[in-house]
Amino acid sequence: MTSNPPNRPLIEVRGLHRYFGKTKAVQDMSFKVFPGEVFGYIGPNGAGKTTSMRILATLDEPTYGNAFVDGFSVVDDPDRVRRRLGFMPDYFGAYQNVNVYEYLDFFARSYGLRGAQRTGAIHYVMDFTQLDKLADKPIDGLSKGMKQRLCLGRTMIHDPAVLILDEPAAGLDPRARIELREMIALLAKNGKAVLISSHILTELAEICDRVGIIEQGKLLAVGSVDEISGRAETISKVQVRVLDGTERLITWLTARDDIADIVQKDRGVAFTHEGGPPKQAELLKQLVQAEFAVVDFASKTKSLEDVFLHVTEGRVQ
Ligand SMILES: Nc1ncnc2c1ncn2[C@@H]1O[C@H](COP(=O)(O)OP(=O)(O)OP(=O)(O)O)[C@@H](O)[C@H]1O
Repeated sequence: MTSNPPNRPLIEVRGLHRYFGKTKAVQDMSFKVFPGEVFGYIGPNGAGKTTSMRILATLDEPTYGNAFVDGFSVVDDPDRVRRRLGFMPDYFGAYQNVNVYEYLDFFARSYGLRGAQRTGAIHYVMDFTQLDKLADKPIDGLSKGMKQRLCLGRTMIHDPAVLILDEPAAGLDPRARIELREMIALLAKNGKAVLISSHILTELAEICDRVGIIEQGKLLAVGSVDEISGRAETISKVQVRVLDGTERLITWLTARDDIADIVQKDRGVAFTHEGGPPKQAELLKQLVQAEFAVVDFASKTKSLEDVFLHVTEGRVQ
């Protein structure tokens, strides 16, 4: 558990920039993550997720700007940051002739844990990640899901207040993903601040309190999934089927300013409509008043994928 008051961020990224030659991998990024919060980083390949996470983990330095972990600067105070932060990279190195216990013991020693404190930490982590029955198993014989658990275990061995997890669910089967989600939720419940990246958007929707949509090194939107969806929800996909008079319906829809992209589809008419649910209710009322025999009126709420495409317009660096 962290002693940080809830209104003080455990992660604060302030005007962060990182350039590699002409490539602006991170551009003026700012956000905060509070104790007990899971913040999701959504972005396509090359968006700048790993670069900014590596800066937070003190593995790289910003070109301009700063980032703070539990109030300590990654630039000026990297040692204090490292003690408060666990970083799970998006790869698992090859380790031969090392078993689960030895692997965790190695990282516990690296963090300076001694004696009963070290064995206590290893057993706590093995219990949390349910690896206790596999203590003697060589790690190169573990499944992908088990390796991810072990990697998470290693990340939390020194009980950091902040966890930075780069694509932790990549390559996991659905069951392993659910288990990972449960572990992350539990870490947040224990007061940790968790920053997690993914380009599998639906995966983050359920687990994150807030998400940041990142693209070409810039944070384009930050908020809860509902807030960001709400912002993009001003244009909806609607499909209408009438008993007869499809041609008249198309003419009627074409005359309106708030409707576009009209296509005849599955014996009905599909189009995009400006406005959220109240405007769609009004549209349905007007259709009935115009004496269309409406047998089907379906509007599709945007999925997180739609929201993402809407916000980023699919630009990739
Ligand atoms: N060490 C480096 N040298 C040069 N360019 C780099 C370096 N590291 C990252 N980049 C570039 O910075 C940009 C951001 O890369 P980054 O790895 O942060 O993206 P990402 O969002 O993590 O992508 P992915 O989902 O593919 O891991 C890319 O254009 C990448 O090629």
